[in-house]
Amino acid sequence: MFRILVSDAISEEGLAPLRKSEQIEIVQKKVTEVEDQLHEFDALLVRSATKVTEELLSKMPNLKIIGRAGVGVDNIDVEAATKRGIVVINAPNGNTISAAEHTFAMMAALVRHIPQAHISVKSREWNRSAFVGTELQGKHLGIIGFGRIGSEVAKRARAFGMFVHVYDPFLTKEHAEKLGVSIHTLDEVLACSDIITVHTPLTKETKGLLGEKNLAKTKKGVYLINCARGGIIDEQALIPFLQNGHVAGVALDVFEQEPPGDHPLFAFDNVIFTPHLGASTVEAQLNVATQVAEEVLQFLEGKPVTSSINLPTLSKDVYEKIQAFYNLAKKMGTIASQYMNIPVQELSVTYAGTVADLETTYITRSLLAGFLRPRVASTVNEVNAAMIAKERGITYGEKFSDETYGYANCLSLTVHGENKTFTIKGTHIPNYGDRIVHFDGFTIDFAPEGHLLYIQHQDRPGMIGKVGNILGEHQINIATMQVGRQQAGGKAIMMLSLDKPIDDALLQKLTEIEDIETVKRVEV
Ligand SMILES: NC(=O)c1ccc[n+]([C@@H]2O[C@H](COP(=O)([O-])OP(=O)(O)OC[C@H]3O[C@@H](n4cnc5c(N)ncnc54)[C@H](O)[C@@H]3O)[C@@H](O)[C@H]2O)c1
Ligand SMILES: O=C(O)[C@H](O)COP(=O)(O)O
Repeated sequence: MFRILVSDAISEEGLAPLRKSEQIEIVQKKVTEVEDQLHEFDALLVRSATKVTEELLSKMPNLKIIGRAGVGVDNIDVEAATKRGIVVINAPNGNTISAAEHTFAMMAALVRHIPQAHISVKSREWNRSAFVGTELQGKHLGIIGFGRIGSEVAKRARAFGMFVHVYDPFLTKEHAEKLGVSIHTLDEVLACSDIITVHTPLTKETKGLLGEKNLAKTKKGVYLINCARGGIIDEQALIPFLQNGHVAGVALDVFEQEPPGDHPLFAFDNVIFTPHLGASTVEAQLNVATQVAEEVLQFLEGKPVTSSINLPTLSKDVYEKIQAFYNLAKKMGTIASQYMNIPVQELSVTYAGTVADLETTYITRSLLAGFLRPRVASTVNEVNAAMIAKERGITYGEKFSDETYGYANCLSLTVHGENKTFTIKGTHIPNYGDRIVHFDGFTIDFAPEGHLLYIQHQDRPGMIGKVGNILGEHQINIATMQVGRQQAGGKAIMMLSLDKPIDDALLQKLTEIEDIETVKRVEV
């Protein structure tokens, strides 16, 4: 049974996929109302109101996934979540149109003084001359941040007969041309625009982007809009520019502090506000809630998510293709880690055959997580595996090769430790399963599953019998056994799969058999 905490207002209809599952219990409460139960939740669904801080995460040791029903994740400490192996997902395009339309509504309201006129009429005034506006047609619109929302705003602006000028340092010239806009420097956009709208995420670079210095570079009489994130336009810095009339008006949907309390900008009649309504439409809320609910359900069913902030993205199609290798890689990592139970510096993964054409990043992360799991006390998974490897000084890399050793596909892992290097090779055979076909210099063929016992010995008659007798005496049943040797009478190995694990005393007893060199237990 999984418990999901939904701590912000999320569309009830959108939660339907989760409600259908008998394995899921949904609790719709604010974090503060369930302080004593936080440790029980497996998933957390939020919008922008809940602040998912490191402190909150420390109270939720069972948390596996955070779903943001919306775009911005600046209310989530993604780094802290990643360290804890918690997947963070969002709904990147579910509210794009709503946010773009809201921006446009704000633009029209701003230049035609609609909110002020509305208040005036309701106050029984009829003051037509006080609210003379300006047309949008023929005006120059500066768009800072040209992603999903910025480009939808541009489409609407062109339909209104506006000239669009874009600043986005990450937009290529080719992509901009495809979208029918030309890229400019920030200074050019600031200097030529009658109206400027920001559509970037809030980052270290964009915080205060429109502050005192850049506001001074804008045209006199400029209108400004922020429907992205509070703080991209520095609220305090606006005050002198509004007082001296340099800025003709401002529309804010978002604030540095939400709710803003008694804000100094409330004193200006030419500043209009909405309470973070960009995504507040029935359509957007249904879209974002459905997207995250479906993803969370997928994840809790043990399938990788397709749109994550802290994992490589994976479509359903790609996932289906890599799933088998993802599982094989994890098992190979786990086996290698237990077999090489010494400090290691480097893992090198080689992909050959059909697997080499797939999305290997995800497979490698799975292998890394499998390798680290027996070594670290904390949760380790695809989310934090790379971070944990780095912390432990373990580097890893991928290679590609044509050598498949006669199989359709082959994954090869080489682990470099202090004084020892170990290689394991595996293959996935459709409708048959995973096989390990090479183990530390020996050709072999075993299924990487269950309680494995690895024995390296001298190739002498009777070795199998001796091992079998001791295990039998201790009521340990051998499920399967594979043997391999380099040459007759030389070094040989046995890989046994047992019905139950063996304890340390039995391990020691096996080690004492004459001509046995190494005995290792491996749990997969
Ligand atoms: N008001 C709302 O309710 C509402 C609704 C949806 C989204 N948003 C916010 O709108 C913003 C944009 O959302 P989106 O879906 O278009 O995101 P997006 O990722 O598609 O686009 C963001 C763009 O900003 C650009 N960018 C990043 N750093 C920049 C910088 N320093 N200068 C200029 N451009 C920069 C990126 O290259 C990208 O093209 C986000 O902050 C999001 O949270 C607000
Ligand atoms: O980033 C977003 O998706 C928007 O700001 C919407 O935020 P909300 O879900 O709190 O309305």
